[in-house]
Amino acid sequence: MKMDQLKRQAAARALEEVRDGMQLGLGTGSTAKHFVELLGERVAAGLKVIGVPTSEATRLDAIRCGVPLTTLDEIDHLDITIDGADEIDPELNLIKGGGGALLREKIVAAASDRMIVIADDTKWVPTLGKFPLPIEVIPFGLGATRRAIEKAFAECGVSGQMAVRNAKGGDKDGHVLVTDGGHWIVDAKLGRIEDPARLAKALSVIPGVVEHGLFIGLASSAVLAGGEGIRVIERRKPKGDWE
Ligand SMILES: O=C(CO)[C@H](O)[C@H](O)COP(=O)(O)O
Repeated sequence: MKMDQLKRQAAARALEEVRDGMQLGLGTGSTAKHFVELLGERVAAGLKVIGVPTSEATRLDAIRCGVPLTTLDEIDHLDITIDGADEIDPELNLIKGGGGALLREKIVAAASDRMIVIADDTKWVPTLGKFPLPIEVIPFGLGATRRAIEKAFAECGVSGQMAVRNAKGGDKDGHVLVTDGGHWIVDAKLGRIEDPARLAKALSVIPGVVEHGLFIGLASSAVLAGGEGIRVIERRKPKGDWE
């Protein structure tokens, strides 16, 4: 089965969790886009929900699909966020940010009672780190921020090359990618992250780091679609418990 069909299957399974009246976080990426499209079909059939998009791209998709939108300033919580991931480990720790939306994705996931991660099963890994870790940074003082990141890596027993991400496609091709928040992204090729919670904490205290793509203790469940069917994996520890 084609990868894109698997992504759509995972999205369809997550949609079964959505009830009338829910306030939803809408993720970013090709898998989340399937979810928004399927949700739009249900809205057209009468389902009453409201969504908070995690990127400008998702905002435009939701408008195209007829999904009503709001903001985190207008509502006080979200019931479920449904989003993709670049890697998922057995503790349901994630690497996210391949699509450059990690900052809004993390704000929205943290404001949600539950986060359901949807993915094809190639995203399931025993240990995070093969996918380069996205770190959203302020362009000012980038040299100092990079040195601080390297120090944090060394303290956490990881190392690897870092590169500022370029935009792909269109007239921005080859230029530095600017995120929805006006920042840049540094991708770090670490290979293996033995202690993602420790690394997450070490990165979070660096002044020039706005956010990083390690999502620790945020995902409640993962819906993985593969050739053998769909697997739903529930997180064992309560949300926010990441010691
Ligand atoms: O974190 C993300 C965007 O910032 C995406 O969820 C992640 O990159 C997965 O994308 P896709 O569903 O296209 O594989």
